[in-house]
Amino acid sequence: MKALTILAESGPAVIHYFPHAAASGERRESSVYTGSAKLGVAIPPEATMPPHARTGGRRPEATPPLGIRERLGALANVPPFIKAVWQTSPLLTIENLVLRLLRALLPVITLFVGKLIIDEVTHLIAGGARHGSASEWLASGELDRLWWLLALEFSLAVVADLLGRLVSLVDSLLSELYANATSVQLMEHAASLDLEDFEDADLQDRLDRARRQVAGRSGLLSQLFGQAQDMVTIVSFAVGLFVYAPWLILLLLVALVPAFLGEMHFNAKSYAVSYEWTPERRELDYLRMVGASAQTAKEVKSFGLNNFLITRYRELSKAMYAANRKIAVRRAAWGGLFTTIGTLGYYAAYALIAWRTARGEFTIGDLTFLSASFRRLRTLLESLLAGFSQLAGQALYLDDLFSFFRIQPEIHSPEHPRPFPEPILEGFRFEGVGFRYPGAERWAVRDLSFTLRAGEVLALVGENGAGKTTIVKLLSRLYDPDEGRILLDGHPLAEYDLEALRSHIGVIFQDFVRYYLRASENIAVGRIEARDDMQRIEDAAQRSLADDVIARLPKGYEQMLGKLFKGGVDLSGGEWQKIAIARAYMRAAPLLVLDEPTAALDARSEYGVFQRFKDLSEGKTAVIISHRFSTVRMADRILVLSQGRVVEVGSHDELVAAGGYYAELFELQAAGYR
Ligand SMILES: Nc1ncnc2c1ncn2[C@@H]1O[C@H](COP(=O)(O)OP(=O)(O)OP(=O)(O)O)[C@@H](O)[C@H]1O
Repeated sequence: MKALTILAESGPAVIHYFPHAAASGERRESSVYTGSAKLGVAIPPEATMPPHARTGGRRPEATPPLGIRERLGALANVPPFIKAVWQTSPLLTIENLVLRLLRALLPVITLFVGKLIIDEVTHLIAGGARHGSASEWLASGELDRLWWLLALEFSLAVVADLLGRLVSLVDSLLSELYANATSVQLMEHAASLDLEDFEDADLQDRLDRARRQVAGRSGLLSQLFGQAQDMVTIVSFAVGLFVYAPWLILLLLVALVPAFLGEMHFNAKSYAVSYEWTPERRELDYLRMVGASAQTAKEVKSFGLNNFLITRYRELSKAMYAANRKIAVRRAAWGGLFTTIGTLGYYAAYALIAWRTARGEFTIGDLTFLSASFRRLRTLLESLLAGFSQLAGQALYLDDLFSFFRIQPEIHSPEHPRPFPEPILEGFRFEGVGFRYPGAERWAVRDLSFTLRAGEVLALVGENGAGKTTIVKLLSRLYDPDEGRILLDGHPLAEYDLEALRSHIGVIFQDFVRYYLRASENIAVGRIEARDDMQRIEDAAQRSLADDVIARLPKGYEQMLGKLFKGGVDLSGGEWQKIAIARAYMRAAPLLVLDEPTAALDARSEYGVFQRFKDLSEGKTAVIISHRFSTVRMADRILVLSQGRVVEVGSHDELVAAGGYYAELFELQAAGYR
């Protein structure tokens, strides 16, 4: 029984919320996450954009839209979905629909031919014609019609099989193309968002659901098209049934409606739990990643963290399992009841048809046609209704994807940007700049007023958390200040084109990325457009002292770095750092920023790197962040920060002579070496 199958499917499906399962399967989301949903919160999709603490209302809210109207409302996502599928490949979409239409009409035709065959056989029996042998009978021509009908049914069966295979083929091709196109779109959109967005937990949850939607969507596509196909088949059966016995249709609906409502209800619950448990699911992902990945293995082993991680995973997953199990059991119980009602409806109809056949109102062929039509209709309608409610569930997930696409970055270029000054004449001026990270109470920097003069090397010094990196992020407009302004050559940074600004700044952050790419590509990321310019890459490597590191690699510049891919070679912390510094030279920007670039370098390398940096940044503006005074003292000027504010400015000698905060820090470090 189909209903039973569908409902029983929800049993094993409860495990699908685990990310590894969800990533690969079809129709996952609709039957995942069953559990203790906090139901009854009805929020239309457009209302899922509550005011955000800082940004005035662009953030989607973390409350699931659960009312029936919202669930049906989520179906509004289906047309844009179809449009997107169409845009992926109009040809495959048309092929899919045409093949499905043909496939949809075959069942009723086949069944009708079956009825004709039975009627013909009964007719032959009733005619009483008996011939001695099969050949005589064949020759008599009495069996001609029967043969033709059998041949027709055989052809229909062959065509149905072939069409079924073609439909699956086109489905899988289209799904893959669509999943690829949407993944690209997801990456493109994620790239356009503000850094702030990635630090927001709600946004990360949404991104997580959107990513899952991309993985699970292929199921949605065949489901949606399959629904359309089923619908056509249903209409064709219903017409046949209606012609013979309209009252059967009524009986059918009575048997089906409860099952449909039940499915709708439980699908919504599943979605609610899936929605609510997104943070925990991400935590599970994270725990599994930390507990079983090459990057963390070293530390996890030496700290003996395995048990801690496993216990935490177990507890969390157990809680989710319990929530899922509860709903799955209820779903199965109610599903059992609804299926029984459906079966009852079927046998009532069967009895009626049999009775009328016995009275001579229907032929035996009619009896088989009607009872089979009724049974097929019931199965199809059940799957259609269940599918429809699953579709509504899927559409809710689709909402995550589309609403993720609706998030707009706040930091963007002006409509008519000012040309970037080449060369920079005055420099960058901070005027009373204050900034608080989203959701943070404390100001990361405040009342900052200073100038980064064109052509100077400025060092930023201060204890951990003093605000040094934040200044760099503000300079490259990864964030905009909450107070005050930053001017470049007298004009606010926001008046310049964002791309132009960032391409004129070369920042190497302390937590730079170790790309699992080739050595040459690891340097080329500094100016990715020039990745084929080997001369430029080699020059950059030579300047940052990375050339020695690369020379020792078995495949030189072609060497894959990191251990993620076969044949990859890992580097030491300092070696990675030299590669990262080469990116700054590769970038060749008028403003270079090195955020603690030498922390992992040995003393000789550090000296070498900085001598070169000083020479090579001649005529360029540079910012160096470092805790090592041997590095800092090479700067033209030093900005000393404490708790987000500038406390001193001057050259090394001036600051030491002043005997203030800098002199104190310097003395502390110097004492450490004595
Ligand atoms: N993404 C963030 N979200 C919230 N707060 C942050 C974030 N990044 C930094 N902060 C906070 O802002 C303040 C300044 O941080 P910043 O990274 O600028 O310090 P720093 O001087 O570079 O420190 P360090 O020497 O440790 O690198 C700190 O209090 C820090 O906790």
